[in-house]
Amino acid sequence: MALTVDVAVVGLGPGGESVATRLAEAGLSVVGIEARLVGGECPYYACVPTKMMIRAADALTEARRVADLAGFAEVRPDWAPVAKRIREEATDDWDDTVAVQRLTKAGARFLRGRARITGPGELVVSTPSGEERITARKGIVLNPGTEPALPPVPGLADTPHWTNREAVAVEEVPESLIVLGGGPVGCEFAQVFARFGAAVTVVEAQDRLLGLDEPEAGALIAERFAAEGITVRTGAKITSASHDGDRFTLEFDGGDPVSARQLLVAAGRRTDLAALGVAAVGLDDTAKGIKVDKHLRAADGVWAIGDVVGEGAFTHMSMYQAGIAVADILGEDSPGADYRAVPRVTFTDPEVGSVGLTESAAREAGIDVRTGMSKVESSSRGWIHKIGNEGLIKLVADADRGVLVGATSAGPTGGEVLGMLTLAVHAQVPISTLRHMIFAYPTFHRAIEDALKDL
Ligand SMILES: Cc1cc2nc3c(=O)[nH]c(=O)nc-3n(C[C@H](O)[C@H](O)[C@H](O)COP(=O)(O)OP(=O)(O)OC[C@H]3O[C@@H](n4cnc5c(N)ncnc54)[C@H](O)[C@@H]3O)c2cc1C
Ligand SMILES: NC(=O)c1ccc[n+]([C@@H]2O[C@H](COP(=O)([O-])OP(=O)(O)OC[C@H]3O[C@@H](n4cnc5c(N)ncnc54)[C@H](O)[C@@H]3O)[C@@H](O)[C@H]2O)c1
Repeated sequence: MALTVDVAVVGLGPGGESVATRLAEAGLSVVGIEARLVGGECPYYACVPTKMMIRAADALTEARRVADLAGFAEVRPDWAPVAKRIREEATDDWDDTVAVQRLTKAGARFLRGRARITGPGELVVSTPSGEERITARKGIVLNPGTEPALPPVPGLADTPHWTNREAVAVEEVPESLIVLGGGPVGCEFAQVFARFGAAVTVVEAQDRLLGLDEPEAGALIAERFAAEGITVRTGAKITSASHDGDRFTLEFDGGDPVSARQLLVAAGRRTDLAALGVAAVGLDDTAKGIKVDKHLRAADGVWAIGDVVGEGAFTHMSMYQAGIAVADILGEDSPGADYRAVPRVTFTDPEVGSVGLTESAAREAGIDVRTGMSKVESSSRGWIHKIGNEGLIKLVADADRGVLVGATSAGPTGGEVLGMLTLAVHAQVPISTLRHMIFAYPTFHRAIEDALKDL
């Protein structure tokens, strides 16, 4: 079979789905190609189901805090409503019929299959009913996303471990769990399963959790994990992984082995650019990601968006880049991408939100850095909140320009408090202006005023 369209969109993650829909609505002939589920990782295996898990785990913890604040509450965790909600409300039992209908209703064609680029504007798609050749006159948009990466630990590939894809679909919480990787994925899952009763050990190669965030944020999460009974092993050098039919065991270069009933690998992500055939349009298929310009152009007639671009693996980034690529394809004026104020939130409790540069990244960039810090628990609202009030605000300022270039907001609703800091970094609001604004009493975001005073 052969098909000629204006634009072919390969991979329908959040960004790809948006590009295909918007270009079709603009009157272009578009085909969206997806090997798995329309919507990508986020709705079926990542953001949405994990945040439902977190909502449930947080509810348990709030109920446990009643003893410190409001009397007596007995909590008996039950995973069944969580599993049901993920299956029925979040993922439609991992069925994307509604998403496919939404796409085709917008006027796009849909092909289920795996696409490979064979030349400029040329693709081959392996579908269940055979190969389809596609010619895309205007170009190809690549949104292939990422797969869970497997670190090169001897024995690991042969074990029946979980990745995020299995972990969101579990029907029962294991009695014990090793989480390999202490980044956002590992930390979010570790706390959820621990709050539902699993004995959790997080094993992290770096010397701290949440290595891409400020060290103070990683330390805060490590403290909370310790208080909740989660074991954290940082600086871990795993030498082997095994499974004896009942338990998983990790061995280390230094330190005792760790064993548990289940193992979740949350050690980062990878993309297979060779399988995507990017070399056929002159791109490096051995690279970790696809290099693009500020309009998301990767080559003549090729755009790339989402995790594969390497500017932040977030749904909001994929959607942001989708908008820029659409504008470029439609020939609209657009300033292009600006990554100075990328917000990111890890939805642990406390939540860790950050935007822009960390202190060390700002120093590496040669900025004349000043920092300001405050503790959420020392603020009026933190003191009122009492149990569960730990958090911090850290501001990273460019002293020469008198603006914030980065900030961290960790604490209860830390991700929401981040909103105002994102605006400050994005709009380059002068610090003198921030210092003279009025902060409502007693809000969590008033801790920003304390950090500004410290700055
Ligand atoms: C556990 C977890 C939790 C997360 N939580 C959050 C969160 O709270 N907030 C947030 O912003 N981000 C979160 N993320 C990140 C977020 O899921 C991704 O950034 C988001 O899905 C955007 O990815 P994407 O658009 O690059 O593509 P993806 O969502 O990865 O989708 C790409 C699609 O392309 C398809 N594909 C790939 N190659 C081909 C091919 N050759 N042919 C056809 N189809 C192909 C794949 O099947 C896939 O469906 C989380 C990630 C994980 C793993
Ligand atoms: N709330 C959110 O926005 C959210 C939530 C989850 C994930 N995400 C995105 O998904 C992406 C993937 O997250 P992730 O946590 O899987 O990846 P990550 O790369 O951020 O963290 C993986 C961690 O695993 C560790 N690791 C790797 N190999 C190891 C080994 N052999 N032994 C011990 N530790 C090892 C790394 O040192 C790292 O700390 C992130 O880039 C993030 O942006 C976003």
